[in-house]
Amino acid sequence: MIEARSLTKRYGTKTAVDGVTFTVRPGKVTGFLGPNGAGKSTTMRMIVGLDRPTEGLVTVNGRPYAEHRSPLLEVGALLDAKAVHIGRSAHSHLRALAATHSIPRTRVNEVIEMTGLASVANKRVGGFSLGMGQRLGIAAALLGDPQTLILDEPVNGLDPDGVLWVRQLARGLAAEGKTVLLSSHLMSEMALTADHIIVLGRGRIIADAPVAELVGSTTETLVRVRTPHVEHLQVALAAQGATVANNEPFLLDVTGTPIERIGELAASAGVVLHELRTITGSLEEAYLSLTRDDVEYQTDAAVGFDPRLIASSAPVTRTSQEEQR
Ligand SMILES: Nc1ncnc2c1ncn2[C@@H]1O[C@H](COP(=O)(O)OP(=O)(O)OP(=O)(O)O)[C@@H](O)[C@H]1O
Repeated sequence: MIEARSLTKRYGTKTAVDGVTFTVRPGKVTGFLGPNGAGKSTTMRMIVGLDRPTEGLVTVNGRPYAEHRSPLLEVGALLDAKAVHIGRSAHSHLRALAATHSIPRTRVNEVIEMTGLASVANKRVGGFSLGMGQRLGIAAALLGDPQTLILDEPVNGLDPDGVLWVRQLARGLAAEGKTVLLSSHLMSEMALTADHIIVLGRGRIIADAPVAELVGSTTETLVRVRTPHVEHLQVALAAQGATVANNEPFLLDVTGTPIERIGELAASAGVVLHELRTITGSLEEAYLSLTRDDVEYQTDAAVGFDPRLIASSAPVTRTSQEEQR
């Protein structure tokens, strides 16, 4: 469990983290989101004692990190995968870390196997690809089999197999009852991995909720109807007070009427349906809507556009996001 209370970090006149209070609970994957510069890394660094809070307090498993006698057994962190002696092999890097906590050699071999590094374990870390470096960072975080894991951008540089592996790893650790805090800018991946989301914007918490709640409260849910009798159904729906958009031939997007009612209306009006389904918003839409006013480093191209356009760099259709649902 991670508990932050009024946690604040100022660098000179810059307030990187501004009085945040949150709890990261065991048995769940908690996604830590926010635009560039929002304060995620600074918060994570304070959790593991690499930065000292200007004000406030953060504890891991009930104590500040520095007060744990064997911190690697309490919390494993991947913060900067490049922070490794490049002349060492993966194996010797992990052995050296293990030695500081009397972690047995068998555990070193175990995490090397778990992270898929067995074939390169004796190679110099300096020659590692970005993805291999990430795997080594994750191996180091897992070494002490800690109750709490903090992974900053763990899928950065990983191939699709690696991304899937991190997802399964994070879910598996949470299923074992561990506390998992994970940051990523990949919203579709976060939607598949996290149970709970904390969003930071300009150093403050702008959302702290289960994924479904966050998406449900921030985005619109609509019912998509495909029918060869668009006009007929549109009239029937309008008579019920539904809001109906007809953006494509044979297709209606309906809000304000439950899906069951639409099916019943179609049946009683003798309207044939080729499709009837609920479309819920995505985590990406929810995130972009929440952080719209908190993006510090925005490109000119992004100003004034629909966030969905910025996210996909493509014309605004819901189709690409729907496919992920
Ligand atoms: N050592 C430092 N000295 C001065 N300012 C810093 C320092 N570290 C971070 N900052 C500033 O604090 C703010 C928060 O940075 P931080 O790296 O925590 O953001 P982040 O949410 O992790 O961003 P990103 O998604 O880009 O990694 C930024 O404005 C950053 O420039």
